[in-house]
Amino acid sequence: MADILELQQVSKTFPKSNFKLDKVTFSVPYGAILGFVGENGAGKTTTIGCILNTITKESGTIKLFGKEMKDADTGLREKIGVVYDGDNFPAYWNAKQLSEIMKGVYTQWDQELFEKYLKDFNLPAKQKIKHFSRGMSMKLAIAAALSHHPQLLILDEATSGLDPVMRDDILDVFLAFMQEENHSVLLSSHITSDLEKVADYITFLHDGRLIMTVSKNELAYDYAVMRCRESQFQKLDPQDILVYRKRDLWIDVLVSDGKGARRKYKDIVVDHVSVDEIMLLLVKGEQI
Ligand SMILES: Nc1ncnc2c1ncn2[C@@H]1O[C@H](COP(=O)(O)OP(=O)(O)OP(=O)(O)O)[C@@H](O)[C@H]1O
Repeated sequence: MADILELQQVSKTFPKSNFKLDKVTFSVPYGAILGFVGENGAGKTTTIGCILNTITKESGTIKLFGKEMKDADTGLREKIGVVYDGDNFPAYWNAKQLSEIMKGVYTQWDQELFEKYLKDFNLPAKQKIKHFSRGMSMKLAIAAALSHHPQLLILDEATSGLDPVMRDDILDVFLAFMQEENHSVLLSSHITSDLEKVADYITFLHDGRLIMTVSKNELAYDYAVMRCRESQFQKLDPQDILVYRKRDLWIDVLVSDGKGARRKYKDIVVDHVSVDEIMLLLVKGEQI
């Protein structure tokens, strides 16, 4: 089966901006959560805009459910639930009014399910959204996105600014969504601990370019960071070094085969590496 979402060589520039989204290629398989990380301004929101066709890409192809999406493809849009960071709906609406609008937009809108989410999330139906806390607004957006029975959820910073308890609740909702066969999630986030909890793959974007995609298993068992002294660093096989970063007396070296590195370099400490540390090494490190 083809992937649920597939980007091939997607590029985009903006007038009066030096930024370039540069031939971004990655895919989200059916049944997987893909975490999308990158520094501020790396191009995550731009990529999501290109996927949803709210931003016109310059080149490349994007396939959703095996098809390129055109403006008139409402059928495809119904299969996608979207949650943005920040204001998803007009502030003067309440949840009840929102559901009235959604009923008209989505043929698959499930009022019963929406009301269940309102109850589960403890959201008042008649309070104006402008009086909601940030957590309540995000939960409402997630409830609305899930209530038209999408197959693919696209979330741009949907858990940012939420406390750990609220984030955990929301991650549980995503995991429940994943219980259904062939559901997938694209989750852009700066909160890498959330991604480490739920993502099957993590895609790293840096300065408009896709650096790499790693699976959860590769992250746990393969990628690692060697803590070298200068003299040890000088003796490393350059082929083993993905990137390195000098820090005072130490040099951190990212490797893709931690077990191999432990065998090969017995006098060097080889640590597990977190998503945050990979990001730092990719953004601030150097290549041989
Ligand atoms: N409409 C636009 N016109 C000009 N430049 C834009 C426009 N939209 C985005 N950009 C630029 O594109 C770059 C990438 O922005 P984008 O919002 O995609 O990054 P991001 O990875 O989502 O960042 P963050 O994590 O801070 O949300 C930035 O330099 C931004 O200024």
